Amino acid sequence: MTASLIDGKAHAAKLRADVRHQATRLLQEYGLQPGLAIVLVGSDPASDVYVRNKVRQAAEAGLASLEHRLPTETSEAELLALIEQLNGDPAVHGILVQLPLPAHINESKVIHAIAPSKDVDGFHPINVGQLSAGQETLIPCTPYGVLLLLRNTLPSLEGLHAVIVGRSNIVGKPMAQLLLSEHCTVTLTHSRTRNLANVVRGADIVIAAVGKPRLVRGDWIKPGACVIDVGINRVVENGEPYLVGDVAFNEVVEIAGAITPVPGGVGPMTIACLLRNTLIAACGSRGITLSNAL
Ligand SMILES: Nc1nc(=O)c2c([nH]1)NC[C@@H]1CN(c3ccc(C(=O)N[C@@H](CCC(=O)O)C(=O)O)cc3)C=[N+]21
Ligand SMILES: [Mg+2]
Repeated sequence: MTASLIDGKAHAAKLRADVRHQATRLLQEYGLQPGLAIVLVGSDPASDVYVRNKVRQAAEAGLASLEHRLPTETSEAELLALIEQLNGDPAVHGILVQLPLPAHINESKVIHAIAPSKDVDGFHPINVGQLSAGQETLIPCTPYGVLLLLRNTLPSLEGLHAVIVGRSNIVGKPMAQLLLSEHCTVTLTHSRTRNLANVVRGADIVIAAVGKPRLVRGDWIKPGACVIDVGINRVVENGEPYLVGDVAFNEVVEIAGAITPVPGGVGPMTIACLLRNTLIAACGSRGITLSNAL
C-alpha cells in the first residue's frame, strides 16, 4: 500500500484564505489591520527567499508587513534599539527576527527583547513557559503547522504514540508540548538516543526534525503510521541542487499511511501559521476574541 500524501501547500492556502477573511473583518469592524515586522540582519541567500515569501504572503492575506533589512555589521545594540521601537509601535502586532543572526549578536538576548505579546515565533521564554504549562499562547509556527496537518489527517490524536526525532527549541520541544496537550503519548528522541530505529518503530506518528537528509528509513516505520517530515536539507546530487527531508521519502511512502512531501509539506504551513499568529496577536492587542476556524 502506498501512503496518502499530506498536501501542505493546499492546507496552507486554506489557512491563508481564512486569515485573509478574518483580517478583512477586523479591518471592517474594528479598523484594525494586523501588522507584521520582519527583521533580517545580513544577507543569507536562503533567508532572503523566506523573507520575500513571507512579505508577499502577508500582503496577500491582508496584513501590513514592514520589512527591516539591516547590514551584517549591525551591532547588537542597534538591533535591540530597533526591537524596542517595534515593541512600542501600535501598528506592529507581530515581530519576527529571522534566525540565525550573525555570530556577534546574542540570539537569546534578542529573543528576550521582543515583547511576548508580539512574539509571533513563540520563542520568548514567557511564551515557551506558557506552552509547557498547557496555557493558551503564541505557538511556534512550525509545530503549530504540523499540529494542524495532523488534526486534518487523523480522526483523533488521543492516545497515539508520537515519536519526535530532534529536540530543538524551535521544533522538537514545542512539538512535544503540543502533542501532550492533544493527549498523545510522546517520546522525544535525539542524536544520543539508543536504538533510534526501534523507538521509531513503535510510533503511530513520526515527526522528523533533525536536519539530517533521509535519516528515517522505510524499515523504521510501523505500517500505516503518519509521517511528518520537517527537514529541509539542501543537497547536491548528480550535480543538481535538491531539497530533501529528514525522511527517505521513496522508502517510507511504501509503508506509511500518510506522509508529507518536501517541499510542499510543512514549509508552507510554517509561513501560514506565522500569518495566523500575527492575526492572533493583533486581536489580542485589542481584546478581540478570534473565532477558531481550524
Ligand atoms: N525567526 C525565524 N522564524 C522562522 O520561522 C524561521 C527562521 N527564523 N529562520 C529560517 C527558518 C526556516 N523557515 C522556513 C519557512 C518556510 C519554508 C518553506 O516554505 N519551504 C518550502 C520550500 C522553499 C524552498 O524551495 O526553499 C517548502 O517546504 O515547500 C522553509 C523554511 C522558517 N524559519
Ligand atoms: Mg540533536
